[in-house]
Amino acid sequence: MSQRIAVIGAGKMGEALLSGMLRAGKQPGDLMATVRRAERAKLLRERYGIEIVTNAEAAKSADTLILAVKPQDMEVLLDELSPYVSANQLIVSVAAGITTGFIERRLTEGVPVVRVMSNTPVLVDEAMSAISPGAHAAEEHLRRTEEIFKPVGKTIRVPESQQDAVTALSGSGPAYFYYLVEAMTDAGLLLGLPRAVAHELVVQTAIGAAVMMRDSGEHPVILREAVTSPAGTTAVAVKELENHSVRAALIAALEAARNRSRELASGHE
Ligand SMILES: NC(=O)C1=CN([C@@H]2O[C@H](COP(=O)(O)OP(=O)(O)OC[C@H]3O[C@@H](n4cnc5c(N)ncnc54)[C@H](O)[C@@H]3O)[C@@H](O)[C@H]2O)C=CC1
Ligand SMILES: O=C(O)[C@@H]1CCC=N1
Repeated sequence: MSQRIAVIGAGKMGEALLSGMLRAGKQPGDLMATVRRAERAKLLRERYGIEIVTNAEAAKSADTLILAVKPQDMEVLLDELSPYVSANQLIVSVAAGITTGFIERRLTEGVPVVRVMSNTPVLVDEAMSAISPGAHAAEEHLRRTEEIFKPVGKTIRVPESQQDAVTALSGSGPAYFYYLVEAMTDAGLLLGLPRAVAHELVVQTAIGAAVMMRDSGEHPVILREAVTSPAGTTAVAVKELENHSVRAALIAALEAARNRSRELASGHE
């Protein structure tokens, strides 16, 4: 019998993981999910053919529980799960800020817990997922976690002390790129381009730049230099970005996100 995996709190992130596991070859019978609302249960059942169960049922029968509720809902959820969870199950948490220690303290002694920070490109198999073991997680548990996340993108192992920085960088990261696309599209409009044209230009440029960064292995400075002609258009544009402290703004934004991730944890201790 193959390992059964339950997604506890199948919202945006949980659903993305369910669909990724199905695309990667898991059978609907290997998966189950829990949700709060009946309409959501119906939708997930119809869309994926998986069983929607209660949290207690999932905790009793699944080998791996993926906790995908908001950090603020984690404490109540763990109280609900703890009577049923045993040390031969694996708990994988994708919640921002919540430490493995926080989870371990609320469950039976010895339960292996793995913390993962992934991101929404899980939906297109291009996620970046950073994985950290808790006190009782062994190599086998990290491998089982990687089996879930590798088919939907890249995985990396990091010490848990780095997870707040990871959350700021790659967890929230897609939002910064979307923000940039939004701002560039608006700028295109200001320059007189129709919105649809500006949008298409910006999105394809983002894809082209991203693929070049991934496939060439070149440092971004080298790639930027190749675009920047002497006394040309790019040089004056980058000068304006520097004048407006865009680099400093990014550092401040990431520091704020890292600090918020820390707060999400401490708010629960
Ligand atoms: N959205 C994102 O880009 C990322 C989110 N995360 C983390 O993933 C987690 C989920 O985030 P989203 O999917 O965006 O939130 P969401 O609100 O879409 O999903 C959470 C789901 O959990 C359900 N839920 C809450 N308490 C429950 C309970 N006791 N039993 C069963 N279901 C319950 C809610 O009804 C909701 O459907 C968060 O902890 C977040 O920090 C991590 C990386 C990226
Ligand atoms: O904004 C958040 O708190 C979550 C965690 C990383 C991305 N989204």
